[in-house]
Amino acid sequence: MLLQLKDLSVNYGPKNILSSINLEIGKGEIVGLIGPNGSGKSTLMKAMVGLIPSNGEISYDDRPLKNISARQLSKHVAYMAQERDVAWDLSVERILALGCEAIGGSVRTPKHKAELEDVVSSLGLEPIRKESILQVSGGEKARALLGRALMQKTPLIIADEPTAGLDPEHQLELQEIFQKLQQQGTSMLVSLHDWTYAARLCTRLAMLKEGRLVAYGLPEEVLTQERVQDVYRVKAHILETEQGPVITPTTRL
Ligand SMILES: Nc1ncnc2c1ncn2[C@@H]1O[C@H](COP(=O)(O)OP(=O)(O)OP(=O)(O)O)[C@@H](O)[C@H]1O
Repeated sequence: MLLQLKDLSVNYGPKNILSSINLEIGKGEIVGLIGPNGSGKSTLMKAMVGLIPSNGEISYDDRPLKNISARQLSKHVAYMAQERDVAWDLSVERILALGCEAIGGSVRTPKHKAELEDVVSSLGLEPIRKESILQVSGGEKARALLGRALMQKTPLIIADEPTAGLDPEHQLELQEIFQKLQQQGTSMLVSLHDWTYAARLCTRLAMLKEGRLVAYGLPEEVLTQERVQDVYRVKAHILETEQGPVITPTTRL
């Protein structure tokens, strides 16, 4: 298994945030992490990459996280945080180069330079590649930070709300990028709030409610009317179409 969690729990001080999470992510999967605000999605992702302490087991390729150095970990997993408050006055291009440097590479070498050009082109960053990250728009910054994660060329990418702030065209572009990565064997764990997007993009969905994993399975098994009502406290309209389901919240309960 690329990533395995056994009985994971996280506390912030006396507050229990996550309890008894068991989860496995295999090769070539796109797992969507869904759940209401405050259900623990970001906390789970941070614990997975060792940014916050946790109890239980986290292992990458059957190796416990605690035995993996920071440099080694950056070759297993790339993480894109929800927080986009970057403080560095660096060009978009330099931000991408940081992803390569995290794994000990340099964009001065032809191989990594070609990878950088590929990421710039697939994320549509060409017009802003020389701009400071501090001066680009919110959606452009999100794409640049995702680009940095892609530059690590890891078998697993963990992205916390990568579609937040993206316009419809760039959301669809991102869906295509993720699906292309999946075809190349990369796995992704992506937190999302848009059910329709999640159901169309993901091979499996993991649903959190108040720090517990209440469902993990195929999108149509997880995003049912009953579960949406129980977990999100809203009614939904679920419509099957040729492009996949359209799932819209309609009424608060
Ligand atoms: N640094 C912190 N100290 C104390 N509590 C925290 C901290 N960070 C998060 N929490 C709490 O942990 C819980 C889960 O937060 P988390 O950010 O993981 O939720 P989320 O599912 O990602 O939410 P959202 O959809 O709003 O991004 C919340 O109750 C939050 O208040």
